[in-house]
Amino acid sequence: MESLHHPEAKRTLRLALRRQRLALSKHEQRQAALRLCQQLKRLPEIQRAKRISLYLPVNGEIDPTLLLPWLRQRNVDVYLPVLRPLSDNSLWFVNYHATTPMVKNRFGILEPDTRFGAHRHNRLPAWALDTLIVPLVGFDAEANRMGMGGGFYDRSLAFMRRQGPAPALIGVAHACQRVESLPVEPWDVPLTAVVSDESIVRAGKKKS
Ligand SMILES: Nc1nc2c(c(=O)[nH]1)N(C=O)[C@@H](CNc1ccc(C(=O)N[C@@H](CCC(=O)O)C(=O)O)cc1)CN2
Ligand SMILES: Nc1ncnc2c1ncn2[C@@H]1O[C@H](COP(=O)(O)OP(=O)(O)OP(=O)(O)O)[C@@H](O)[C@H]1O
Repeated sequence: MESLHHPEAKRTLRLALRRQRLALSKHEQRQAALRLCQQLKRLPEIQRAKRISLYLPVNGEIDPTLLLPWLRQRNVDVYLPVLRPLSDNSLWFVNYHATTPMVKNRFGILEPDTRFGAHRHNRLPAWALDTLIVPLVGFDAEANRMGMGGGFYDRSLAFMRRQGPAPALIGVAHACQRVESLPVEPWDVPLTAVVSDESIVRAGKKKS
């Protein structure tokens, strides 16, 4: 759909999808999160990961943190995205525990506090993870994604275009964030799959 490449059209679609997930009730959010976690636990990319990143949900995002007790039990190291200081607008991933000191970033999202260097040895670039759980604003039947529009994940995953380590990328979203088709931009890094509360969409495979 050529017209969706237009920045204005993209912005409009992003807004509409964000409104849609924000309109879900507390109960619907909870049900969706439970279903999402059931699906995630069945994925080989999640089952075999020893280092995995999640995110703390904001603005109606589907909640992947219900997975935490299960991951702890399996001794998986959990990481959260942190905006890199000095503003190259990419992310690194910092180890996250119950006792990790947290601080709000410039978007008001809580992230592990790296200011005093205490966690410096705990932070990794995306390529050092086995699996990333990636927040989405929209997705389509081919596992194309639309994010918040900051390009943070795309910039942090640009290494995927080259030879070398390639973590699994699992996008997650509410079923209501699925659209017919999304524009693919040159910098978009393809996901392995998108999991919602209702479906699993694998890249390169059309599935309802
Ligand atoms: N939960 C969560 N954490 C995440 C992301 C995410 O999408 N979800 N990110 C994925 O990239 C990174 C942060 N990226 C973001 C990109 C844009 C906006 C944004 O435009 N927010 C505003 C404006 C708020 C402001 O400027 O103060 C908005 O909601 O309108 C927020 C976060 C890292 N952490
Ligand atoms: N690898 C990259 N290098 C430089 N700029 C990039 C890169 N990837 C994305 N960008 C820039 O980021 C901006 C936002 O991209 P886009 O609208 O695709 O965001 P998004 O994928 O929805 O957001 P996010 O990745 O944060 O979830 C674009 O203007 C794009 O030029």
